[in-house]
Amino acid sequence: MSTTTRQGAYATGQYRNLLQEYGYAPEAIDARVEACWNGLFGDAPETRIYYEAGEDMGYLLDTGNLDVRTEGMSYGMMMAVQMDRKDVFDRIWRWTMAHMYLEEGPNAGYFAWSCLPDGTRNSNGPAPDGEEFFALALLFASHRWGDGMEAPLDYGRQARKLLQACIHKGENGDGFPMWNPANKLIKFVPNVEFTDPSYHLPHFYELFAEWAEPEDRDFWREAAAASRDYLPIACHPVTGLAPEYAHYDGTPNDERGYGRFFSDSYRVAANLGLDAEWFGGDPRHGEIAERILAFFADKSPDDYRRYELDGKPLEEKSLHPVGLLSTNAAAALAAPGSAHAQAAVRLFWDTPLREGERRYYDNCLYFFSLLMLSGRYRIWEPMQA
Ligand SMILES: O[C@@H]1[C@@H](O)[C@H](O[C@@H]2CO[C@@H](O[C@@H]3CO[C@@H](O)[C@H](O)[C@H]3O)[C@H](O)[C@H]2O)OC[C@H]1O
Repeated sequence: MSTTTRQGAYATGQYRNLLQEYGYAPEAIDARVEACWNGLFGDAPETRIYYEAGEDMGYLLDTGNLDVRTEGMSYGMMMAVQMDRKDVFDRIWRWTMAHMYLEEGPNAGYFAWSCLPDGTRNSNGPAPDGEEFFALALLFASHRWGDGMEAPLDYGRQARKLLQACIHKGENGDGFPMWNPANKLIKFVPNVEFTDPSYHLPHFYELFAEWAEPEDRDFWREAAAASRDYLPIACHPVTGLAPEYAHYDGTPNDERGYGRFFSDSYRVAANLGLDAEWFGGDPRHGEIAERILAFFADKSPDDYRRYELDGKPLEEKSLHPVGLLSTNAAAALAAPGSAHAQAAVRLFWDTPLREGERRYYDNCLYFFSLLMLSGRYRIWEPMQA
C-alpha cells in the first residue's frame, strides 16, 4: 500500500500538476481552467452559478435549492482569489457582508447560512464550513492584493476577527463557538456537539496557526492535529467512505442527521488531496484515499448511489455524480501510488461541467478539483515588506 511521502507545497513552494504528469498538455490544462472559470462565472446559462447584483455585488446561486449559501459564497471567494479576480471577490464579499452578516443575537459575528437571491434571510444560523472558507479566502486576498483601508475590504482584519469569533464565542455567555474548545473539532453548527467529517480542513488550520491573532495560534495548531486524527476514525476502515454527520468518536450520527455516504461526504476525498498537496499528507489519510479510489473504481457515474458506509448501495441515486467523480479524482493527490488514481483522474478529465438545475454543487467541486489537479490551488503567503 503506497502512501504520500513527499513534502508539501507549503515547504517546497512546488505544486504538483498531476494532470500534466498523466500526459495532458499544459496548453490544454490552461484552457480547461479558463473555460471552467468562464463556465461558472460567465454568462452561459447552462453552467453559470455566479450572478452580479447591482453596482458592486454578486452572488453564487445554489441552483438546486434556489438560495444563496455561505458555502457557495465562500467557495466563490476562494475561486476568485486563486484566479486573481479581485473584482469578483469583492462583489461576493460585499453581498455577503450586506445580507448574511449577523450583527446581533447568539450568532452575532457569524453569517446566516442561507438567503434568497434578493438578500432575504432563510435562517439566522450559520454553517461553519462557510466561515472557515471565508477566513482563508480573506487571508489569501489580504496577502495577494493587500488590505483595503476600509471595511469590508480590509481582508486581513476581517479574517482575524471572524476566526476569533469562531473559537471564542461563548466564553462570555454570548452564543457558542464553532469548534469544541476541549477536543478542538469543528461542529456541524455552533449549538450542537457533533460534526460533519467534510468540514475538517486541517490544511486550513495549519495556515490559521500562522496568520490568526497570536494568542489563537496554538489552538489552530491543535485543531489541525485533532482533525487529522479524526478522519481515520470517521471513515470506514474498508471503503474509506465518511458519513455526512458523525459523532466526536467517529461513529455516524443518524439521530440528528444523515449517517451515511451522501452529498456532504464527497468533499472528504478532495480535502485529503489538498492537505497532501499543501502539507505532504498523513499516511493514514493516504490509506483512506486509496480505499475510496478502490471503492469507486468499478462503479459508473450513471449509477452512483447513496451508500451505507460499508459500501452497500442504497436505492436512491447520487444527486451530484459530477461532484463525486471530481472529488474522487482529487483524492489521487493523497494516493498517487494507487492503482486507481490515473483512471479516476482520466474520468474527471473526460467529464464536462454539469448543466441544468443541480449544477451548483457539482460544478463547485469540479472547479476545486481542477485547480488542485493542475497545481493551481495555491497558498498565498504574506507579501514581502
Ligand atoms: O440544517 C442546516 C444545514 O443543512 C446547513 O448545511 C449546509 C447545506 O448543506 C451542505 O452542502 C450541500 C450539500 O448538498 C448539496 O445538494 C447542496 O447544494 C449543498 O449546499 C453545506 O455544506 C452546509 O453549509 O448548515 C446549517 C444547518 O442549520
